[in-house]
This record gives sequence, structure tokens and C-alpha cells, in this order.
Amino acid sequence: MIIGVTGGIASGKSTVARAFGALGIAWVDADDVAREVVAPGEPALDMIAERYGPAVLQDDGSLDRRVLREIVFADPGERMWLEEVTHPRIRERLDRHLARMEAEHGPYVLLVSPLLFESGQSALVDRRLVIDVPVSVQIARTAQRDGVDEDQARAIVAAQMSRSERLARADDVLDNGGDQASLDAQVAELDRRYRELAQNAGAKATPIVDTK
Ligand SMILES: CC(C)(COP(=O)(O)OP(=O)(O)OC[C@H]1O[C@@H](n2cnc3c(N)ncnc32)[C@H](O)[C@@H]1O)[C@@H](O)C(=O)NCCC(=O)NCCS
Ligand SMILES: Nc1ncnc2c1ncn2[C@@H]1O[C@H](COP(=O)(O)OP(=O)(O)OP(=O)(O)O)[C@@H](O)[C@H]1O
Repeated sequence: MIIGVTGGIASGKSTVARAFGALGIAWVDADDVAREVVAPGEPALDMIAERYGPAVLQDDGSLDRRVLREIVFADPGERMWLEEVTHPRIRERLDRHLARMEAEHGPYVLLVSPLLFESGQSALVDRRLVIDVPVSVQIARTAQRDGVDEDQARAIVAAQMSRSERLARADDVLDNGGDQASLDAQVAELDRRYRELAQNAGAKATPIVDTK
């Protein structure tokens, strides 16, 4: 069983994943895979460099993420171009990672992704857990953690699905407006339910042999 964990920027997805990790659950992070597909030598990085020129590369040939971030969050057309180049590659790698993880780790695994619904990754998972916080909290935590100014944090939030649309697509919701203890308690309860669901799904998939 694969659980998709999603939420807007700085909603707390990585913090939630670590809390599941402390209970023995494995996860793959779409932001990490998004970095892999633009590593030096990858065709996507060549396409980005061709479109934006050397300013988008650092001296060692790797992507200057700050420069590209400023380009794509100032211009929706450029963001869409970047998504067309990266998202199919990200999805394909995630699919492979998840298949391997499901075979190696039980009873369920997590796909942690900011764009689960926007990028077609929702089709890779069995349930969708939305990490929910008010937009004002997202902006404050993004600015504090990433050192980006509030306008850019707002531009990133604006490029993502709205809070209400995301909640409408959720199977489960974790309210992350509280403290770490509240987050941990909600994760413990979700883990209990997911283990139960995974066990029932496994039982259904096992053919019952009639011994008579
Ligand atoms: C624009 C890039 C270079 C900025 O890199 P940077 O290191 O500053 O940010 P990072 O990759 O850690 O992303 C931080 C957060 O920004 C948000 N974000 C990133 N890309 C997008 C996007 N296309 N649309 C909306 N939000 C996005 C997410 O909440 C993400 O968690 C990078 O985010 C990127 O390559 N984005 C395109 C690939 C993508 O969509 N990744 C999202 C995960 S599938
Ligand atoms: N319940 C909480 N109380 C206070 N701070 C929190 C809480 N949950 C997360 N944070 C802090 O908010 C910031 C964002 O959390 P985190 O990095 O887990 O979010 P994310 O959704 O993974 O972000 P991104 O979308 O950028 O990958 C971090 O600095 C984290 O320590």
C-alpha cells in the first residue's frame, strides 16, 4: 500500500515523513527525485541550459536553483515549460522507486510530494494524506526556513493548488497548525489505521484455499 503525503510549500510534509519514519515507515521524497532528474549529465539539465543560457548553471556545471526559481515563479509559462520537461521524468523514477520500496519495506510506504495532485502522481498511490496549515503559516515558515522574501513565498503558494481544492481531494487530513506533539499524536493514529488497512488489503489479495 502506498500513501501519498502532500501539502503546499512548508506545510510540514518532511516533518510528518520523519515522524512516520520513527515508527519504521519508509518514504520517497519527490523533491529529492526532482533534483536527480536535473543532475549534471541528465537530458533535462541540457534542455534547461539551452533555454536559459549559462546564467542558469554554476561554475561546476550544476543547476543554479536560485536563478531558475526566480525565473519560473515570476512567469507561469516558463514554469509550465519546466514542468513539461521534468514531471514525466520525475513520475517515471518515482514509479520505479516505489515498486522497489513496496517489495522491500512493509507494511506500507509513503510518497511525499508537494505536487501530488498537480503532476499526475496521485495515480501512483492508494490513499492521499493532506498536511493542512493556513496560508499565513506557510508563508511565515517558508520565509523563515528558506530565507526567501514574502513576495516569492506568496508566488510559490500561488503556483500551487489552493488549500480548499487540496482538502477536497484528501482521503485523510493532518492538521499541522499545532505543535510537534500534536503532529506526532496524529501520525501515531494514522499509522495505526494504515497498518490495519494494509493488513486487510493483504488478506483480501490472498486467495482463500478451500481445504474440504
Ligand atoms: C524551481 C526549482 C529549480 C527551485 O529549486 P529550489 O531548490 O529553490 O526549491 P525545491 O526544489 O526544494 O522546491 C521547494 C518547494 O517549491 C515548490 N515547488 C517546486 N516546484 C514547483 C512547481 N513547479 N510548482 C509549484 N510549486 C513548486 C514545492 O513546494 C517544493 O517543495 C525546483 O523547485 C524545480 O526544479 N521545480 C520543478 C520540478 C518540480 O515541479 N518539483 C516539485 C516536486 S515534483
Ligand atoms: N508543527 C510544527 N510546528 C512548528 N514548526 C513546524 C511544524 N511542522 C513543521 N514545522 C517547520 O516548518 C518548516 C517547514 O516544514 P517542512 O520542511 O517539514 O515542510 P515541507 O512541507 O516538507 O516543505 P517543502 O514543501 O518546502 O518541502 C520547517 O522549518 C519545520 O521545522
